[in-house]
Order: sequence, then C-alpha cells, then structure tokens
Amino acid sequence: MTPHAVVDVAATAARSRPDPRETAVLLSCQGMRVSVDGTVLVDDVWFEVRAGEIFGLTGAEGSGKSTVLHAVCGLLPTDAGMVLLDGHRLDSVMSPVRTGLVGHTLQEAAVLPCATVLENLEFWARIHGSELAGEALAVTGLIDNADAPVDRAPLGVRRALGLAVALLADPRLLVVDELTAGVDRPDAERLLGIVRRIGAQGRSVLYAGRAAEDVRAVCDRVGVLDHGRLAAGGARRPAA
Ligand SMILES: Nc1ncnc2c1ncn2[C@@H]1O[C@H](COP(=O)(O)OP(=O)(O)OP(=O)(O)O)[C@@H](O)[C@H]1O
Repeated sequence: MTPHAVVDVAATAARSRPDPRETAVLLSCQGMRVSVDGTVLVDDVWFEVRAGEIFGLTGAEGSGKSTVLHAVCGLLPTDAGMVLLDGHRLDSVMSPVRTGLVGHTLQEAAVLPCATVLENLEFWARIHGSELAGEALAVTGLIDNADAPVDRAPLGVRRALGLAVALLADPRLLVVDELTAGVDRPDAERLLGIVRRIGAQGRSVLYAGRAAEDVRAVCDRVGVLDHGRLAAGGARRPAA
C-alpha cells in the first residue's frame, strides 16, 4: 500500500549519498493509531522512511508529532495499523531502542548537570557500552564545547549533546524531536547542519518539529500532521 498525504520533496542537489528514493524502506508506518486512556491521539498515519533518507513531520502544537515518534521508538503502543522496522513488525521484536536499531532525542541527555559535555557523553557511552563517543563528538561539532559544564551551556549545545548521545548506539534510524525549538537562530542553523551531516553519512533520520521552515530545510520529504492525521505538505531541500 502507498503512504498518502506525503509530498515528495525530490532531490534538488547533487548528493554523494545514494538517492533515498531508490533505497530500501527502513521504516514503514502503515495506518498507525495511538490511543491513551481511550483518547485517540493519532490515527491513520502512513509514511515511509527509506535508507539514508531524512523524513520530516511538521504540524501545529498538539498535532501528534511526538506521539508518532514515541510509537516508532516503541515507547508508546499502537492500537491499530502496523509499524515495520527493517521489515519486522515493531510489536513482534525487541525494543528498537534497546537493540540499537533506533536512536532518539526524546530523553534528557544532560543527566549530570554539573558535569561537562564530554563527561555526560562518556556517562551515556558507558551505559550503552559504546566506543563511539569520539565520533559522536566530532559529527556534532561538540569537540569545541567538550569541557563546558552542561548546566551553563547554551540550549543549542545541550540539544547537540542529545544528538551525540542518540548516535552512540550507531542506530540505523535517528529519531529527532523539536531540535530547534527555543534555540537562537545561529545555534539552530548549527543544529540543522549537524542533521544534514548525519544524513550525508547515509543514516536515516525521522525529524519532527513545529518550525516548518527548519523541517523543510533538512528533509528530503515532509508530511504534515493535523489533529493526529497526516495531511498534505511539502518543501524543497536546498543545495548542500
Ligand atoms: N500521555 C498523554 N495522555 C493524553 N493525551 C496526551 C498524552 N500525550 C499527548 N497527549 C495529547 O495528544 C495530542 C498530541 O500530542 P503530541 O505531543 O504528540 O503533539 P505534538 O505535535 O508533538 O505537539 P508539540 O508540537 O507541542 O510537541 C495533544 O492533544 C496532547 O495533548
């Protein structure tokens, strides 16, 4: 079945990575419905994220973006439809986060507020048994802020730390929520640059945010959520 209400942004720039329109489907969300205490939060949500693709979800406050992301990460159960990750039904496999298939920015990364950016990253690296702290530090550009105490670091640095932590398990799919909300413009641009770099490495990204301009600036294709349902929408991705 074909996902609907998603506009193909199409490739606008020459890329070194494979064209995501021609790669295998990594995430397939087929008619997802999520309810909490009998209230339907999202319903009939269809979209696909292909290998190496940056797929965006945007929509107004409360439209259901975070709900979809939590369900994709296995953190909220779906009660109708099907979510396939790498061809496997989400409800029939181990937590995609625990298995390292999916990494996300849905939890607070700066858990040691008085410690530095690097110490926080190393803390999470130990939790994940990961040796990728150096690589995560490099791709997020946090090398320059490694010694900054996180409680005094700008929000943009804390958000970049969230991305770095999410990369520690080397996930096939990176799930990113509200990366630029409340961040000043220069830092927002830096964060969007990190997402582009991560995509350029061939990793798939599911990127959600209220700031439609930012979502369109980094994504290959964009779906717009409206009151828990996917409506039309789209944008063009600028040249790198
Ligand atoms: N645990 C919950 N129990 C009941 N209702 C919830 C719960 N979580 C979210 N909601 C409601 O579900 C709807 C969708 O919320 P969600 O956070 O997914 O939207 P969003 O698009 O991510 O919003 P925002 O842009 O503000 O982050 C909202 O009406 C919200 O109030």
